[in-house]
Amino acid sequence: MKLLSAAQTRALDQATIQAQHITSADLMERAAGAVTNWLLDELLLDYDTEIQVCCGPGNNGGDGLVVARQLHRAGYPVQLWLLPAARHSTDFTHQKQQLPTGLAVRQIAPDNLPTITAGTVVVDALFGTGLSRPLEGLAAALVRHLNDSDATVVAVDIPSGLYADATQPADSAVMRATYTLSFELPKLAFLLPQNASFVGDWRLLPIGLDAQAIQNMACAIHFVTADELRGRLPKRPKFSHKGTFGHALLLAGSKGKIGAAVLATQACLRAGVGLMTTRVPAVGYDILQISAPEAMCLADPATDFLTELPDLTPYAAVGIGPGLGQHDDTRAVLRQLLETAQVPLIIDADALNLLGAQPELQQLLPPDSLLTPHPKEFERLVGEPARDDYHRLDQLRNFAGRTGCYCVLKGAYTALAAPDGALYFNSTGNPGMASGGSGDVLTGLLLALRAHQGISPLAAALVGLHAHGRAADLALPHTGHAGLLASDIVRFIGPALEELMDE
Ligand SMILES: NC(=O)C1=CN([C@@H]2O[C@H](COP(=O)(O)OP(=O)(O)OC[C@H]3O[C@@H](n4cnc5c(N)ncnc54)[C@H](OP(=O)(O)O)[C@@H]3O)[C@@H](O)[C@H]2O)[C@@H](O)CC1
Ligand SMILES: Nc1ncnc2c1ncn2[C@@H]1O[C@H](COP(=O)(O)OP(=O)(O)O)[C@@H](O)[C@H]1O
Ligand SMILES: [K+]
Repeated sequence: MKLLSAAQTRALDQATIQAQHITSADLMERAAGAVTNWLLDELLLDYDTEIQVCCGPGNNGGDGLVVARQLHRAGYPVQLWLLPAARHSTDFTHQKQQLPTGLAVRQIAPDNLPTITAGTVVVDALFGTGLSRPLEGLAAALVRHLNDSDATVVAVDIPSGLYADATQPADSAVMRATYTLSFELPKLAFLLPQNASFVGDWRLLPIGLDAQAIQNMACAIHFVTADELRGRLPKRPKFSHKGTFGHALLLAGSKGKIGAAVLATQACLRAGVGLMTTRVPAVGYDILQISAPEAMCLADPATDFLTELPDLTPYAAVGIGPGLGQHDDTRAVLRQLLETAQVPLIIDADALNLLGAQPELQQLLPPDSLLTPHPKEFERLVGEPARDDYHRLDQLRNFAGRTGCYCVLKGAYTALAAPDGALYFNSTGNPGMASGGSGDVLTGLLLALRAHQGISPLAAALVGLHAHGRAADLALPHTGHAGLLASDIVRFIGPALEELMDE
């Protein structure tokens, strides 16, 4: 799915109206109808629920007017509130004229704000994608009034006051929605941790926006769904053998962190690699052989950390990082790997920290390498804290462009920046993954996919990120959020990948 800017959303609106020979009022009727249906079918409004619909002066307010009309006609006790404004959109004015006479119109004023009681549902139709500046005055007072209440707030399209694709000034008033109902496509703002308390639970409501127009829209930011990935992972041919799926090498572990090497190894095996060799310091040899008997193990001459790079000739891809530690000798192994590797590299955890501590090593990164930092590792990598989540995404895209590598930013909606500037957000996963070891599993999974010759670097990264979160989602009913361990993710990698395979 494309994540369109506010201007593109307006253009799509117009393209739909032209392509489908409808009026903007028809489209508004559809949009509002989808909101009304969601309120009735998903929120399960009953006839006793007090519903306050708050409308601004533009088309977002127009949507609110139609929702109020539809709910009123269906017999629900709606109270309709309008924000005074110097100008109103044409469609707002049109919809206001369609209001049934029995539906009272109340003007919002400093001394006349909606009264919220227990169970009140507020429909926030003040401002949508046409927001042009931070809220102030009466609009800000209303939003603060509602934020201080216990109302269930359902935001139409986007919480009022929230910019769709930029950070609003600090301390500006933004609605804290319980639910946000976005038309057809999500907005970039929904995917960023800084906006979680405004956006609440977000849902997409299809309203028949023109598919061809969406396809024609130039857009470098994507929210990746299972539908878009299905078929990107080749089915295993009948006469395949272990040589078909590549031989992966993992460099991982140090004393006390051999578990990271074990988890990444198990994940790589479960992701279908043909052959797997894991290089660990000598202290990890027995542990690895026992916990991952399908993998071969190469012990380093040193006991507690890696000091030597093995011969890379047999391997189709190399992963480095989980549990590695940051010893000087290990840094020399990383340098040697970067200087000599002729195959795809996956770089994670302490290998990223070593790259952050010695930025000159970053110039050695082979193009198309895949780096998998979480935000703190990413900050160390680029050597500069981000001002906010948007700035961090800019840093991510710059890093990918500068190095020619694919760079991940792990989180609830993990982002992937490609060297060509495109940005992809993963759509799977759950907060049960927020515990040690989940990232090590991702490294192993991605390593297997990069060792596979039949998958492009981009497809490997997208399929890997998706399957990682999906495996955790499949594990969830068996474990619950608190009980979800990294090893549970490993167990469901197979089924998660199977869902994406060619028929
Ligand atoms: N595209 C789609 O898919 C569909 C879109 N639809 C709906 O249309 C919505 C977009 O509508 P929209 O463009 O009319 O903008 P909207 O958000 O109502 O605000 C504009 C008004 O607010 C004003 N204003 C702005 N900022 C302000 C501020 N801080 N403080 C005070 N005033 C401020 C601004 O005035 P001005 O900036 O000119 O002073 C203008 O009057 C979209 O979110 C969705 O709900 C559906 O109906 C159909 C499908
Ligand atoms: N709230 C969340 N929702 C979805 N995925 C999450 C969430 N928290 C963490 N994850 C995922 O779990 C993994 C954690 O990786 P990382 O921080 O490297 O952990 P570790 O180093 O302990 O293995 C990442 O892939 C991240 O996207
Ligand atoms: K809104």
